[in-house]
Amino acid sequence: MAEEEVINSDSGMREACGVFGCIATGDWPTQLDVPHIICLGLVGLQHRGQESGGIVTSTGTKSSQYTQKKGCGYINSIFHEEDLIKLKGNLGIGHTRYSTCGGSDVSNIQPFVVETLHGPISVAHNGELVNSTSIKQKLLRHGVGLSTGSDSELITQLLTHMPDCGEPDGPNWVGRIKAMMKQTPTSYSLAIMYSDKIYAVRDPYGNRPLCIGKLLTASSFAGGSDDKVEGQRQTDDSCDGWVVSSESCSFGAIGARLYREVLPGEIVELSKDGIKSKCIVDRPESKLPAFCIFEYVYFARPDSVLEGQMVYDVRKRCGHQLAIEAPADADLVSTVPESATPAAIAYAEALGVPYGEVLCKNRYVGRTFIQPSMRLRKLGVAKKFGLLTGNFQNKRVVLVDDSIVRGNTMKPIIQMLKNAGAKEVHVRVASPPIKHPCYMGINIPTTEELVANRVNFEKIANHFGADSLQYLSVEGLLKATQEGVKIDSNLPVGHCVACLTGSYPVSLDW
Ligand SMILES: O=P(O)(O)OC[C@H]1O[C@H](OP(=O)(O)OP(=O)(O)O)[C@H](O)[C@@H]1O
Ligand SMILES: NC(=O)CC[C@H](N)C(=O)O
Repeated sequence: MAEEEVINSDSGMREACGVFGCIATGDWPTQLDVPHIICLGLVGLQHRGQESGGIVTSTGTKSSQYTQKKGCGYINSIFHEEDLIKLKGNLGIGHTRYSTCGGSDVSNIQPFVVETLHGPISVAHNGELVNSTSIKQKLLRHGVGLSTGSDSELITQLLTHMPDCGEPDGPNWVGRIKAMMKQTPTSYSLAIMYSDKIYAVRDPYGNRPLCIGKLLTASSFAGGSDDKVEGQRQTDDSCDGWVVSSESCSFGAIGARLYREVLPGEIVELSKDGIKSKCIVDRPESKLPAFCIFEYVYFARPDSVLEGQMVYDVRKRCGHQLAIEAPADADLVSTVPESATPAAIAYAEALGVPYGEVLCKNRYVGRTFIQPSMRLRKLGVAKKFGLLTGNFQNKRVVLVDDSIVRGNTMKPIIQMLKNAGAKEVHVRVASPPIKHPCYMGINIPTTEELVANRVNFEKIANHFGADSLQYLSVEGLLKATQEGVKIDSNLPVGHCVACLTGSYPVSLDW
């Protein structure tokens, strides 16, 4: 591939979307500022999607119209004070998007809202349906008209169908959600709003994260009790409401505490009276969960808790394991900020080599950046990183990155460091080579575009201009991830490593 084409392409991975929902407890109309909470929750999930966002709220009566606002860009640029005032409601859901299925059009912005036999529903989706083509055909054959290119619309439309068991006693939303889940195995974490309830749903493989938080009253988050009560419907006075979020990192800013993660296949109902686990849809026998390993490597924020463990801790263990598998003789260990930083710190600690920063990241450049002209495209990395030259001149540097996808980032960084006086640059990657596309919610490009497939493996260090380059093994990554998992010991543990091994959790039959 020509140099120009490589630099021109986008930076490889796109983040998964973020979904968020909030429902007030106590008397309605609530005093709780539901739209502000959702907005702040989405800002906390901004690292998962920087393309567009939306919020839909409701007063929670069957006949009530939903109020919504959607737009392109970052959450803070879409929602202003006057929008949030108009969004007043007792419950609502929100979304921040990075497209994986369907273009970056305004029509694909979530949450979706459709009218059903029982009134409007709204859906926010993180993930990507592995069988979206066949679901789309099925819906079209049934005469369902589609107005977007998004797989999230397919989920929304599937939910408008009455389940086979019928609805003799009125709307059967759990039946409808279960019927939808039977038709598509993965990948989805959803917030679904209907009437006075929100349903938090995770696909049976648990491919994308989803968790529930408890909104604490002002007196209890000022140091009150963390009265964790498991069980069926659950109410208590120390709680202003409930939230559902892709990641727990969004909870601190809204005075919420992580209550628990939604289990793979689980449907949890959030209402003004509390939360209730409605059912768990099983995977086919013998199949393990397939939680995306790249949530740990790159996507999730380090202060989020996934499978009972802090993402930061997993990244540190990856760095430690990397030091065991691929030590290097050097004067300084450093990071390609930001996702790689915990791994770099642990790598340095394990080898007893000083850790220091060599790159200063411009915090106003997003995780992926769009270059509007050839000149700026070529300056892509320079636009993102400044050099802390005094820290590395005449030194042998180990540069730790969390992942290499197309290799756009690494090559110019090494060049910059060497031009500025680094004696040697050794690259260590805290994940294995990415060799296979992802069809489950991460926009990892085609096989041919991945640098691990384009360049002869023996010569990859040379390709980047590095003095050496080594990756963490798949076994090492799984060990570092799984040894800290803290979930119910009766539940199986399993991670999707399809982008590393080509072994997908479900057969790809399209
Ligand atoms: O091989 P490539 O195709 O260049 O992609 C890999 C790079 O992209 C990511 O950084 P990003 O700036 O997106 O996020 P971060 O700030 O969280 O590290 C990742 O951490 C790697 O540095
Ligand atoms: N990254 C995501 O989770 C995107 C959700 C959905 N597939 C979309 O493209 O809108």
